[in-house]
Amino acid sequence: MSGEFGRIARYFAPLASAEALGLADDAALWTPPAGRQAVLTVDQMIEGVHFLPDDPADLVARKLMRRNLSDLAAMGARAEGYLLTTALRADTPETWLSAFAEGLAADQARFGLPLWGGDSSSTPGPVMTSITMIGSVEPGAALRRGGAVAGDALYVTGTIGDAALGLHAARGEIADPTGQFRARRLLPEPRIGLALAGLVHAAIDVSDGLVQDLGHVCRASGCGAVIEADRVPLSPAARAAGPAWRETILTGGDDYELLIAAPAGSDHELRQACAGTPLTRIGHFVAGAPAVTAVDKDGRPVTLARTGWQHF
Ligand SMILES: Nc1ncnc2c1ncn2[C@@H]1O[C@H](COP(=O)(O)OP(=O)(O)OP(=O)(O)O)[C@@H](O)[C@H]1O
Ligand SMILES: Cc1ncc(C[n+]2csc(CCOP(=O)(O)O)c2C)c(N)n1
Ligand SMILES: [Mg+2]
Ligand SMILES: [Mg+2]
Ligand SMILES: [Mg+2]
Repeated sequence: MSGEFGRIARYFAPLASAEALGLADDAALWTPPAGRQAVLTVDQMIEGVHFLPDDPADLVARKLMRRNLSDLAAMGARAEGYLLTTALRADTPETWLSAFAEGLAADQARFGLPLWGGDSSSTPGPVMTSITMIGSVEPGAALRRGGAVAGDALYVTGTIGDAALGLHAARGEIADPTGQFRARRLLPEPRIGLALAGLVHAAIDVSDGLVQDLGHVCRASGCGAVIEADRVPLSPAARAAGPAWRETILTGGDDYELLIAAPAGSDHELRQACAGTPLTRIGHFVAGAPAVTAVDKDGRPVTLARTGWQHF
């Protein structure tokens, strides 16, 4: 069978679990794990906006999957399954779809979650795809953006800036001799599975830019934050890029690291909870207006012309 339903049967049915009813009914049937609260999130990948036309399709799929996993990680939730939409052009080669499905299969195996359903459509314009991810959490254990208080320490996982530098590398604006920037742009590493419940006051994942996403935590929490810019963890390649790229690093986004507000004095416990995941203290929360300020190592303000990514 070819056409829309042939593509569903060939590429998506092998990814589906029993909840998907063979991808042959009107909706999926899922029984939530007893006593757990459902956590729902959705993100899109649009050609020209979230990925470049020549990006490998398997990595487009995996980045889409991981952007959703990152939002579940930011909520302290475990992924259970996902719904997928695709809008392809009539001239999108079948090899694009087969590679896309291979990427989904690879990350389904890596993260242990099934496809539950979706929708296939066409577009006269850029390729568009989205995932709605369903997760679960112990009731009351979800991490929220709104719990930071003045005096809390501010932490970030991993390193910041490589993916944004990867976009500039793709445009030929910065060298990428090790391929580190390209790799981080194409394939983020969601910080799933950290045992943060009961330990941290607030969390968010960094998708739009460190400064902007920290601003969301500040507004939700009703306090300010200070970033010690020189403490922000950088890969060796990003460090080598030099100070001219500092604003891009702090505001470029696509990092999919976690920003965490934790009580001062919980450092040891927090590091134990994050065993194996790099964690750096980069600042603290302060009383007052929900403003984010960045300072250098002498305490002088670092001025930034923007805070992060916004769609027009
Ligand atoms: N079109 C929309 N309809 C309903 N709610 C929306 C819409 N767009 C965003 N939201 C809601 O607004 C909030 C912020 O969304 P946003 O997409 O910025 O978060 P995010 O997924 O963490 O970030 P990113 O999209 O950069 O990964 C979320 O609670 C989200 O559910
Ligand atoms: C081709 C191309 N141009 C720009 C970017 C950067 N970018 C696009 S959307 C976004 C924020 C998160 O998205 P959203 O808020 O829509 O979930 C970022 C950092 C990219 N990845 N690819
Ligand atoms: Mg998101
Ligand atoms: Mg979003
Ligand atoms: Mg998020």
